[in-house]
Formats: sequence, structure tokens, C-alpha cells
Amino acid sequence: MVLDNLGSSLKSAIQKLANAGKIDKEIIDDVVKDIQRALIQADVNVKLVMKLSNRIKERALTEAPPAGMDSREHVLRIVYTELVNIIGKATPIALEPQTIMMVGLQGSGKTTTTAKLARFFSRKGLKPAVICADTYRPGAYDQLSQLCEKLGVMFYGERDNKDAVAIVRNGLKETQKYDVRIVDTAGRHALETELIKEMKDIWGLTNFTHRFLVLDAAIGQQASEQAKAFNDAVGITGVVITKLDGTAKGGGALSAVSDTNTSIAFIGVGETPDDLERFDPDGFISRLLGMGDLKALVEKANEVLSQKDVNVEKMMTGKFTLNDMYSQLEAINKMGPLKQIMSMLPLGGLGNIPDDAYRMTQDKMQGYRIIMDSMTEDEKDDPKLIGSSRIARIAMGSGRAPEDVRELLKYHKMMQKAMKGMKGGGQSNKNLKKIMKQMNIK
Ligand SMILES: Nc1nc2c(ncn2[C@@H]2O[C@H](COP(=O)(O)OP(=O)(O)OP(=O)(O)O)[C@@H](O)[C@H]2O)c(=O)[nH]1
Repeated sequence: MVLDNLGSSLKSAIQKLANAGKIDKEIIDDVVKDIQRALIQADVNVKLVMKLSNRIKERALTEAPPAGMDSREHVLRIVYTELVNIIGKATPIALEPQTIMMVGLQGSGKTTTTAKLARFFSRKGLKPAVICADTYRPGAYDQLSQLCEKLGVMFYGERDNKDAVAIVRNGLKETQKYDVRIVDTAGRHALETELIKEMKDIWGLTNFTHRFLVLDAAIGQQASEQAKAFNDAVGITGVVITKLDGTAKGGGALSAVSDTNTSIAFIGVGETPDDLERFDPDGFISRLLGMGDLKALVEKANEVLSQKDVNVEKMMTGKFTLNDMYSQLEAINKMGPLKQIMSMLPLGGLGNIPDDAYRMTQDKMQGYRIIMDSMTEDEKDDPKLIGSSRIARIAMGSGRAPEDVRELLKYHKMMQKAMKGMKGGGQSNKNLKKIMKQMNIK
């Protein structure tokens, strides 16, 4: 599993959220502290951890949950989206001719990744060629030429030449007919002026589409320093984090990405040429948290949020018209498939939106609509105006029984109460459940 330790500590922090009786400042503070601890233990740098946890706290305490989502799900969604935000979007990779320069320290997995990348592009139907400019490590030439031979990829290298810049110059000439040309440069055990100068010289030879920094997931806090130095020299366009299949902490590499304002292009998840994955921030965080379906949850919530007619903020203030109620019911019903997603999450406490809320029949909704159509705008805005004579008039106008009108009004009153409770957190579900029970809504 990717970043096992970080994953399990984050999972237990979130579990706490799921098990909490009530979502309030205390529990949010507690969960945020656990998240901080988990990230720091995983080598994520403190500045980044503080930035992330402050964002989570601020949003969790000030933003109202969207319609159809309770405070628990809302806070979980904030944690998830902020984690995704912090690692940013994946580096875009165009499937078209390009030149790529690989940089990184010795042992980071640069040579293996070069071969993996060649394999990636050839599977996409592009013709790759690899140029070996690692004149520093004695085995590099043989390692890369053998890997390329196995993969049937064009390899260019000059075994006895120590001038890396000249090799790349020649190599670029020789490989002009190939679509994707990947230059594997030399690494060193540490950042050295000589190495940085060599990188700059190679960089100056052509207009490289990408300059990929290869970072071992096990690298700690020194990742940022490396990333900054390479970034200053050649302008990193993307990071490849290797060895994420191990038990590495990974946080150092993640911090380096954030520190240098770059993004992750690929992740290495094994030693074979096929063990390279395009980086997917959502998928990555979902896996980290052990919740494969969180992405769907967030998408669903965004869909509901984008409904113009659900004015959550207004509802939270207690101004809750009949039209608001109708929209709210529609939103909850739209969330139907979400219910299934919730049940798949390893967080029992999250799936507590009452089933009834998802099952209000189309007939029932239709009936409410018809009754509401016989009301004036003033009545819909302020249902308190509706006394018994108005009930009789509305029933007559809509062809429904007066009891149906009363049921709608009673339902509205209770929903309104639940809406106010929503702001407070956990109570909302209980209110909603009570309403559903009392109204016997199937
Ligand atoms: N498990 C695992 N091992 C990897 C991964 N990527 C690379 N390795 C291994 O890491 C070791 C070092 O990788 P190399 O590609 O030789 O390292 P390098 O960065 O090119 O080293 P220099 O050429 O000296 O700069 C090798 O044993 C690789 O098989 C990965 O994603 N997962």
C-alpha cells in the first residue's frame, strides 16, 4: 500500500470524526491535531502542515454544509479536498512529440524511470528514444542500454565519452526522427556545483518540453533543498516520485513539490518497466485514506451544490420557504446514489442520512408541487400565513385533501427546525430522522 503509515494515521483521525457524537469545535480541533501529527510523522514539512491544517479548521468552522450533506460528511469532504489541493494537479503530459530531461540524485530511480517513461510513450503509440548522459556512474550505460533493448526502445550512448554535454548534443542529432526523446542525466550522492553546472549546460542544448525531477519517496526534509536547486538550474516542470510501493514516508517528496510550486507527473510503484503510473491527485489521496469512492462523493456533492435553487446559506439563517423545502427534498433525492457510496466507506458513522430521505416517491413530490402551485407567492414565502380557511382554499384549488395540505405544512415546519439545527452539527440527522418518522414518509 502507498504510504502505509500516513494512510493509517489519517484514517484513524477521520474515524474519530465518524464516531463523534457531535461535530463541534472541540472535535474539529482534535481531528486536525491528529492530521498534523500524521503528516509531520510522514515527513511533510511543518510549514505545509500548518497551512493545510489552518485551512481545514477555518473551513470546517465557518462553512455551512451543503444541502443533503451533514456536518460530518461536510468536514470529511473538506479534509479530503484540502489534502488534494495541497498536492495540486498532476503535471499535464501531452501525447505528442517532445524532449524530456531527467534530473535527480544518484539512486533516486532516474535510470529505471527513464526506461519506464519510454515504455509509457511507446504504449501510447509514440516512438521513444533514450539518450544516456550519465557519464558518472559506471554501470549506468549498460543498465540503460539493456533496459532499452528489452523494451525494443532506441538507445543512444557513448560508452567511453566523459563529456555528457557532447553526448546529448550528438544524441539529439541522431534521434531526430523519434517522437519522444528522453535524456537520462548523471546523478551524484549530493548536490554539487559541478552537477548543477552540467545540468544547466545540457538544458541549454535544446528547448526541453519537460524537465522531470526524480525523487525517492524515502527522501526526507532534504527533498526541498534538492528540488529548489534543480528548479533554479533547469526549471522543473514535473516531479516523479519513485518507490511508492515501499514503506517510505513520502511526505518529504510531497513537501518539495509544494515548495517549488511544481506538480507530480508520475509515480513509480515497482521495479519493472510497467510500474509507472500517471499521477492522479484524487485517486492518490483516496487511496491514502483508504476510501476509493471519496472522489465520487465529492463530485456528487459539487453537483448538488451547483444547483442554483438550493440556497444553503439562506436556509441556514432560518429563512426557509416552501420552495426551499422542495429544492432541499429534490437535492436529497438526487443524492440517492451517494447513499450507496457511503455504505462502502469504512466509516460506519457517515452513512447516517435516513433512508427515508432518499426514498420520497416521485408521486409524493408531485403532490407537494401541485399543492404549492395553488398557493400565492406570499404563502410559499411565509407558510405561517396559511390558516384553516386558506388550507381549504388550497386543497380545493389543487384537488387534494385538506389533510395533504396540512401534512405539507407540518413537514415544512419540521424541516425548518432541522435546517436551523444543521448549523449546530450532529443534531441535524436526528431531527431529520424524527421528521421522516413522524411524517411516515416512505
Ligand atoms: N521498488 C521500487 N524500486 C525502484 C523504483 N524505481 C527505481 N527503483 C530501484 O531503485 C534502484 C535505483 O534506481 P536507478 O534507476 O538505478 O537509480 P538512478 O537514480 O538512475 O541512479 P543514478 O543513475 O546513479 O543517478 C534500482 O534498484 C531500481 O530498481 C520503484 O518505483 N519501486
